[in-house]
Amino acid sequence: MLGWSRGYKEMSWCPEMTFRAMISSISDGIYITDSNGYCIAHNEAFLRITGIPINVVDRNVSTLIDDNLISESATLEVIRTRQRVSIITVFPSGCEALVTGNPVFDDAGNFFNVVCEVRDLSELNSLKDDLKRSKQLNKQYREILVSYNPALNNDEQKITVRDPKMQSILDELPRIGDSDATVLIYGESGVGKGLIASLLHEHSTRSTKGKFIKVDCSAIPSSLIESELFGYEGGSFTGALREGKAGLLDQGNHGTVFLDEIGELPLLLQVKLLSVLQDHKILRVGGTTPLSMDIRFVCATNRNLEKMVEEGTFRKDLYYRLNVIPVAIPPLRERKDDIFVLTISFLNKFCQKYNRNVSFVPEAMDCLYEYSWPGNVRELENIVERLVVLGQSSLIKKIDLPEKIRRVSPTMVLADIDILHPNEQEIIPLKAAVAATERQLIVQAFQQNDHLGPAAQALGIDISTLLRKCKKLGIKRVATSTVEMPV
Ligand SMILES: Nc1ncnc2c1ncn2[C@@H]1O[C@H](COP(=O)(O)OP(=O)(O)OP(=O)(O)O)[C@@H](O)[C@H]1O
Repeated sequence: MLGWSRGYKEMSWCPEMTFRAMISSISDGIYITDSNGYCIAHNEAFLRITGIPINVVDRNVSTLIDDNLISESATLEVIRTRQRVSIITVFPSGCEALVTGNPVFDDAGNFFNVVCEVRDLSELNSLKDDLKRSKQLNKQYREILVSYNPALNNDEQKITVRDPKMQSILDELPRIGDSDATVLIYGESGVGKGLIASLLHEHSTRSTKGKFIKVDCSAIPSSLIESELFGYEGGSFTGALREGKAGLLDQGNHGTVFLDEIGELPLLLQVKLLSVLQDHKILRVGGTTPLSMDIRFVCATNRNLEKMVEEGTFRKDLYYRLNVIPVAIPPLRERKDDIFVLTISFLNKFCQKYNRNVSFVPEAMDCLYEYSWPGNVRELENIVERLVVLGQSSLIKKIDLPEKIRRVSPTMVLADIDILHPNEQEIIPLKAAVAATERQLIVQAFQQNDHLGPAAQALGIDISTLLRKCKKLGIKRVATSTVEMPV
């Protein structure tokens, strides 16, 4: 709605319709007064930006200050100084705006109007923030690329790391590889336990004498695991081959046997494995003569073996035998520095594989960085492969990412925490809890108060503190009656 004073409508120097169309098409707010500060016209943008809920046409600008609708006036300053004046102010809408008041003089040099332009700074500020963040990210990515060792990313070296904890594990590999001591690798599913185990083999002299054999203890039915591991003599059970069969441990002779998910090994087999570790001999199912074996065992688990020992589901003596060199691989969410280099490395791998040429825009990379990766490196690898295969254009944007990754932003993480109904077992980090509580209270204050002033008052803080907190918590724009959340 455009506001007009009757006197202004009748001016003959400019056709009213043209003038109306002109000022209503401007996206900045326009507010015009006479030389005494009485409003003679304004456009729609002025009402939208300021959020002033009353009719201001024919009202003197000083009454807006009296009614606490504005805190300061560029118009009054122009009237006082007869000069162009700029101020930055916050309106009841919550918009921070740059207001520039311009004095208008007639041909004889008489001062007769003030024309104010009101420019919403929130969009500008958010663009500035985005630009700053992009620059920071670019800098960060450039630093990572500079310090990134491409030697770790070629065909022979299948592992990509940047995180110092992972780097120190890699540094240890040659030394651990040299010894024959049993290694127990801990870590969540998909962190790279199998990969580290295979690298250990490659770093040892065993790689020249024997094979790397991977056994997934959780994937073999318990009725078959003994014959699969130890092999069997001919005719030792129904369905057995007449000539017998060598077991997986035979295949690993002089090499490395990687027992994945060792926590799933049945208790009976734990006893047999312990005797192999102690005597370096195996006895096939149905056999009577133990066979000497030269095997290096590397085991892995994502379970808490110590707890299993306490509960009696894992043998204590075997646990100590296995846990000679423990290696703990942190989950990806605890080594965020690796996310960028892994993404680039997987991107290169899958671009080559599918003959594509795609890259991530920084905003999409940012989302990958913020996501918590419950499936760890395997999940990241699968997602990058899917994006490369299904991507329609050469740029992977935020919108192309799976919903669960797209919707995670630092502010959403805070917003997701249900402070009022916390899980009994869950301890929420104090900083996140404070932020989430602040967020809830601010949203509530806006739901109950249409304007910034009363909302700030209800919260017992001043308007500038409220605006600062809105910005920090990602409560992007405060309209007169609603709070817009970040999307
Ligand atoms: N640092 C890394 N660099 C490159 N690829 C990695 C890295 N870590 C893991 N991967 C890849 O991620 C996938 C999962 O790794 P891996 O199978 O070793 O995990 P895991 O911890 O053994 O999982 P699970 O416990 O489920 O068996 C593999 O394709 C592996 O090559």
